[in-house]
Amino acid sequence: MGQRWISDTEAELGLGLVLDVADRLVTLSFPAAGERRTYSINNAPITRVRYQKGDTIRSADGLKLQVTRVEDLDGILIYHGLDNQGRERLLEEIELDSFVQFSTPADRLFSGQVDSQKRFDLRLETLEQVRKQQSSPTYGLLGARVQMLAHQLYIAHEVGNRYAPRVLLADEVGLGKTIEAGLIVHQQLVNGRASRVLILVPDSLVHQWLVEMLRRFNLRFTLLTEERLRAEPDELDVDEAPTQENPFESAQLFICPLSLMTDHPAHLAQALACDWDLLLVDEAHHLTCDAGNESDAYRVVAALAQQALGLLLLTATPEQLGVESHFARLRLLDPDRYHDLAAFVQQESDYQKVGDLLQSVQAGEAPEPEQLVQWVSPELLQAWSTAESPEEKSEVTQKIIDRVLDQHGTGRVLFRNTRHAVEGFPSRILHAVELTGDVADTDQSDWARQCAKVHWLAGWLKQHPSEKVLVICHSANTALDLEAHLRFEEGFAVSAFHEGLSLVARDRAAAYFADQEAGAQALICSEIGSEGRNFQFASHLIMFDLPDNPDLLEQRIGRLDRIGQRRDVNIWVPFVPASETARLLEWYHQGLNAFEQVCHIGAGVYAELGDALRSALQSDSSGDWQTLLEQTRVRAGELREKMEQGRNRLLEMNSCRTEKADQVIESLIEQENRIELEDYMSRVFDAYGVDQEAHSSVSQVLVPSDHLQCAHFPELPADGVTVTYQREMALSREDVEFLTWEHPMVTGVMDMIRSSGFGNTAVATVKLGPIKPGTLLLEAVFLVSVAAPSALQLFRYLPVTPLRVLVDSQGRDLSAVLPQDKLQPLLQKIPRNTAQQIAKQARDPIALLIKRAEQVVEGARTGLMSQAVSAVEEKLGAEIERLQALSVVNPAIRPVEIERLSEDKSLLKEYLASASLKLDALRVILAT
Ligand SMILES: Nc1ncnc2c1ncn2[C@@H]1O[C@H](COP(=O)(O)OP(=O)(O)OP(=O)(O)O)[C@@H](O)[C@H]1O
Repeated sequence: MGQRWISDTEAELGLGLVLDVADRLVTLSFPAAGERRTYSINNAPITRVRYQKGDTIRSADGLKLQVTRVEDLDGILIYHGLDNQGRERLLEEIELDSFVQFSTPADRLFSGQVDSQKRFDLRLETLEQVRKQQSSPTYGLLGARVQMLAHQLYIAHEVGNRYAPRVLLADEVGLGKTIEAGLIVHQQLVNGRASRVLILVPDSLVHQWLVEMLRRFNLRFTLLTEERLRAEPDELDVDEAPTQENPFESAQLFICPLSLMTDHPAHLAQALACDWDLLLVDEAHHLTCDAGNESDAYRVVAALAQQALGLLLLTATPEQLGVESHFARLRLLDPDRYHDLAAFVQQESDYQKVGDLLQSVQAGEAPEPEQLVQWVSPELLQAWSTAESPEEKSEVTQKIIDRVLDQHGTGRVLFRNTRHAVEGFPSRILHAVELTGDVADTDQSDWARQCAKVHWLAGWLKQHPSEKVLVICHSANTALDLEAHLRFEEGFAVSAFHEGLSLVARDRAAAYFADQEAGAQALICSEIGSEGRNFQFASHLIMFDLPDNPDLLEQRIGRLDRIGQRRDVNIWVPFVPASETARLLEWYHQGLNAFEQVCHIGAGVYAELGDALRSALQSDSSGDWQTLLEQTRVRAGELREKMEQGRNRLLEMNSCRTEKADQVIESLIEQENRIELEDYMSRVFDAYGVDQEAHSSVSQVLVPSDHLQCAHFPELPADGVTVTYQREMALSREDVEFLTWEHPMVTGVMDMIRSSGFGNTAVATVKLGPIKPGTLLLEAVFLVSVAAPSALQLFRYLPVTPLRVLVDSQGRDLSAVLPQDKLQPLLQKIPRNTAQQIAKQARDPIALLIKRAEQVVEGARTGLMSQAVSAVEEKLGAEIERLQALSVVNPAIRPVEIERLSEDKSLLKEYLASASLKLDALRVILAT
């Protein structure tokens, strides 16, 4: 007891003190870290600290001594030495300062902490893997538990790499805007572009978002709702709010219901008092601005959007409620660019011509040079007409299309994928069910008992006992009455889902519906209750009544017609002949074809004919009705044609450029490399004492063993976790962790290895003809270290790059003659205490070899640094030039982006100039 030892695996604990030795166990206290560890004596990963003559040591009281002699008194070391004034002093080891770090390789080696060859190699491999990941063009996109879908990955890659992206994600319902947004956020967080993120969603979606972010992206958001904050001082004065404790300062990533901001100015003030790198607003069509009247939601988001650097707005129906609101939302993204509504409308109509033009280029028709000259250089046009082979032609065609798209206004700001472009979606089938009997007025009490629609619904449930069905009605009251009737009077397993339920109750209802075995057969939703929800496990939708506008109709169908829907979507609409519902059904179906096809033109037609529709629904004249129906058909046809030809195509093309998307997927597949990951992690688990057991052919159970070599293994709960490396398995089993190179367990353990002394020293012997026995060699690995802010993303130009050198005692540089892959198989292990002896006895020659290695590595460092500087010049320079050129013709390029890139470029060069070398690991090799 009283001896000083250090942990081999947790050097950061500082100097340990033996407290107790009993029953083959040893207990150490680590005063610097305030921790205690008990190890089994047989395999304790600890090393005795024994300073040598010449070392400088320090006591806990701050006394510094240069050691002149070491005495061993009954197992306790007494250090004799000289203090600052040259006086002789004594220091017992128990008095040594515990705040001592032995994590540098030389310190560890000389204090006898010699690692195994395996650990040394694992450390080098870790560095290499980090380099590979950081150099991948898709760094940050790999870790999500999602299918690799081209249209999503294209957008994520395009936007996630930008500085402070400000975009409107407007894919059609159910195409995965949440996934796209999650990928962008994940990428921005992983690559250091963002660290503080605020997500605002409708009240009903907060839990779904929270779960989606965790389950799909391993991102732990903090949920702030009114209920949660009620525990905080309630009546905050708006002016005082920022000075009080601000809940938005307590973490980095937040999800809040938008109502928290609209209903509580104090909380808005708190949010405004913080910096945000990214603000994300889901279901952004609620942010309306009509005839200059901004809704509360709009005002709130406008204020936050000014504060936040990046802004992602998500909506499936961007033009719902008219072009003015659409334009106003674009203005949130870029106020400088979108200030003139009339000019915007004019520009939109010009897109039609551009769309036509691109369509003909794509079809291989020779474009008229004068048509394209404003977009494309004469050289490119020339190349188009002289291209001979089909490959050459298609390459030039793609270039022309890319050039035009690059310069197209909204293309950089707005992304909209459609089902038409994405493919693989099921069909939608309308079942219009003619009822006999009367439909009761839902305002009457007890209406459900007398209503023909309810009778039909009950019959449907009876006939389809094994089908899950989503029933949507307009109001929450109707949903509630219906639920009560079906449940209590008819005995069906149904549940209601509406805005009147608390969020937890809504999630519970959704989960009850989703439960395949014992769940509800029907979920009865009100209109807004189901917005954004994922119910694609059901393939039947009953519209108990019809919504009053086409966007709501699309939202309803979108609950089922989503990615992951495997069957055709059946839409049931019960109606009584000659009723208002019958007419509305006719209008949607015959007029707009809004049930069986995604209806892009619905909002447009409704904006023009909505008033006429409302009065025709009331009118007794069938002539009026037929006229309106015909008008609707004609207008729908015109708008459809107009959209088909122009803007739609342009946006579609820009929302997923196939060639680039394919490159992203290729890069991801290469980056994923799951066999290598599995092999690497399996060795890491062995090294740290994590037990691995097969769970299935593609999954394993990981459990911390009794000999776990660290206090906390990242993301490993005490009772273990099941993991898979296979994406398909991860998609079908959400309870299983999906390990990728970007999973926090993997990145966490890599960080742990890199930031600790794990494997940074080794001693081996080698038999090599040309090298005389007794010769000492040193294999040293250096890293270039630059302390730069993470937002600069220095790793893109200078990824973690191990620089390895091999020198011998004659000062020769053998790095190239004996590269690592050649040397490694020749090395022989030696017992640990022999290794410790060698390290101690050869301390002076090793120190000289380290100096020599530092000289030798200088050459490699210079090369690496000039590579990094040219990478900055090339990549950023090219990007700046591209944006500058484009900004002349495309006003959607924000000047701030270009300014920021230029600033980054000079800052990066400054930081690179201050780079220094750090010795990361060393292996001493003795020729025998
Ligand atoms: N790449 C993917 N891999 C696996 N599942 C996906 C993928 N993309 C989307 N999904 C699933 O498809 C459904 C629709 O996705 P999401 O909710 O992101 O769509 P959305 O466009 O936001 O829908 P809405 O317009 O209704 O808000 C969700 O259940 C989502 O989990």
